Amino acid sequence: MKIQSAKVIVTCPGRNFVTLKIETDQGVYGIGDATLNGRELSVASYLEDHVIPSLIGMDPRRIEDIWQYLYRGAYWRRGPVTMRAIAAVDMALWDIKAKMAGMPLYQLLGGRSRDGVMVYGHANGGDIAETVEAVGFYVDMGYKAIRAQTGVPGIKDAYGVGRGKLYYEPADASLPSVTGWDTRKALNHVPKLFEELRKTFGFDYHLLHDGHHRYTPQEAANLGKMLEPYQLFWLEDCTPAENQEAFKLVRQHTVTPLAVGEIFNTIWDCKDLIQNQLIDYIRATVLGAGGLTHLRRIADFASLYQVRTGCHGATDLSPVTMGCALHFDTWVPNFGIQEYMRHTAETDAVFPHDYRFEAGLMYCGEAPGHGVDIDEALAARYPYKPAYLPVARLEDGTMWNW
Ligand SMILES: O=C(O)[C@@H](O)[C@H](O)[C@H](O)CO
Ligand SMILES: [Mg+2]
Repeated sequence: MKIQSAKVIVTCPGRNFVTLKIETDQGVYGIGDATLNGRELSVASYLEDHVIPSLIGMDPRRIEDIWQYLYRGAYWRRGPVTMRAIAAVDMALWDIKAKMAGMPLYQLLGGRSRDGVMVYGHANGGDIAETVEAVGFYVDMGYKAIRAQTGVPGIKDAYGVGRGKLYYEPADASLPSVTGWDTRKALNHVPKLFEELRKTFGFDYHLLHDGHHRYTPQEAANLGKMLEPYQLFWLEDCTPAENQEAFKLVRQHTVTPLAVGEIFNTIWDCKDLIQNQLIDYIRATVLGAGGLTHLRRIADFASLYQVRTGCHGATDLSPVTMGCALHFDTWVPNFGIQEYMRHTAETDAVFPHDYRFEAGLMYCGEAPGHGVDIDEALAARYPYKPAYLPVARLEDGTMWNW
């Protein structure tokens, strides 16, 4: 069996998505996600110019060997562009193997550990009242876990707090927009949101919060401590994690559970955090961290230290990643939670899939493979548009951590 051809499809049915399709000489094909928000075309080039030529003629069943070939063979290890390109190939190869076996992907990974996987949605608001309303909206839809973010008085256009929107709408722009930030104002305000949410909805729902890497370790420790009465499921990215040791300070001061890892590429980014038990949830995902082959290694390592998974699932990952993540979550023994931001109807149409949401849980399908395809004719109707995540600047113009 041989890889006969492979191609990259770039489409923008709401957000930009980069998709890899690998075709074999036996008519079976596999699909992988290669999207890197704001740097999409660099991964497309990495695949088209450097990876695809080396894949032609290889045996697609040798998933592990191809992973090692792309990772070690490049000489330049790690990094978001390289690891997303590898992830795309890996997803497509697992898709091919599962289709050939006539099995849904989770069966190949080791079979079912649970019926459905708990997901959390994003409730955003310009102020506390709006966020409370948005949380209510998710409660009504049946969610058991909700991430809550609110605008902060005095901070201009804080990130990710657009008025109770179900879908994230990126600005269509050739340059990133500028948002504001002020740590003191945020620290004074965020605990009030959770006080209000617990008063309104009680303690039967899981509440989560994302700090978007914006606090120093000392400030993050302070926030975690102030949030303790509200019993969060987790506080995410409370401080930048390039220096994994920084989490020791946070950990010493608060029992609020900590989650990190949506921007991690490999096990090396989370090794110290996991083995020193400085976090409770690892957010590495199939796309970000080199595919199922590598994510499985991270999860197994994490299980030794009681760290659970919490895969990234924002809408800048395509439904292909969501499909793979749901098969992974269905199998992985140390599952914690799965993020689920809803894609637009246009995106769902471009990527036909068999996963579904019901009563706060998601279910992967039983079709052979990972269950997500791409409608190439429809994809061609939505050409790439430059779009970026915003940057954050302080009132005096200083660039802030993102
Ligand atoms: O936890 C989240 O879903 C966010 O941090 C997003 O991943 C980020 O805005 C990039 O899309
Ligand atoms: Mg996040």
